[in-house]
Amino acid sequence: MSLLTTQDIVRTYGKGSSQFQALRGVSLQIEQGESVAIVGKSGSGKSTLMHIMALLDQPTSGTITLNGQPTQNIKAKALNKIRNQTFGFVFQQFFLNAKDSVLENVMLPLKIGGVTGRERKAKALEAIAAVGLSDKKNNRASDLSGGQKQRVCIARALVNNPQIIFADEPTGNLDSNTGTMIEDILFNLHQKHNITLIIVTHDDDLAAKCQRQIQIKDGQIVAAEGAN
Ligand SMILES: Nc1ncnc2c1ncn2[C@@H]1O[C@H](COP(=O)(O)OP(=O)(O)OP(=O)(O)O)[C@@H](O)[C@H]1O
Repeated sequence: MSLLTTQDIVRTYGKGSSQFQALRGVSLQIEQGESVAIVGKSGSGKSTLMHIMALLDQPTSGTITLNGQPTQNIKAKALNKIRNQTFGFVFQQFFLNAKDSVLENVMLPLKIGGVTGRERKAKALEAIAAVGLSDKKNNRASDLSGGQKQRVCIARALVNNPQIIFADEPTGNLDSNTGTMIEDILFNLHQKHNITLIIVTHDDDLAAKCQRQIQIKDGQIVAAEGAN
């Protein structure tokens, strides 16, 4: 059983004459523990596909199956829970709560998941240590460098022990040395914890580090290369 399967995904934006098909029948399978890059030109549909795979957006037609379970009829509340427990997210723009501390930011998914105070703190501290930021745990998120902010995001993505980390241009806002450090952290976690990595990127070097590359052009898969 594949971890995540998409079958004939179509995503249409807009209505009438302004209608646009961003995805035009995308079928793919992701196995547990894989690292997969989604690549393609700007506007090809990469982010749209990632959002649909991560159950953040619904396709116009087609199905997504997660751990063998079809997802289209799952109610919003249950879907939130599944997303929170199964996925971690790392975005180019970080999306941290600037005024909150590193610890508070990393604890947030646990708070949403209903984990109690003491366990929340212990798990968050463990995730913060895993990205090498223990000495900054009480800093405000706004007072960190770009690389440190992205490490907080990775800790937040990691804290619920996810099956999949979705990363959308995770190094896009970072200089190349810092970007390489972030990539190393992501791939170490992938190897050590068997976390599936799905990375949307323009960066050929980052894509090449993934076991498989799925190339999207005009909303369709044009090439899938690599181990599978
Ligand atoms: N909310 C929306 N409404 C209308 N069109 C949209 C919307 N979101 C995306 N699109 C269009 O869908 C297409 C695919 O967008 P998407 O963001 O998935 O591309 P992408 O490959 O991730 O691009 P980039 O690399 O620039 O981020 C683009 O032509 C975009 O303009």
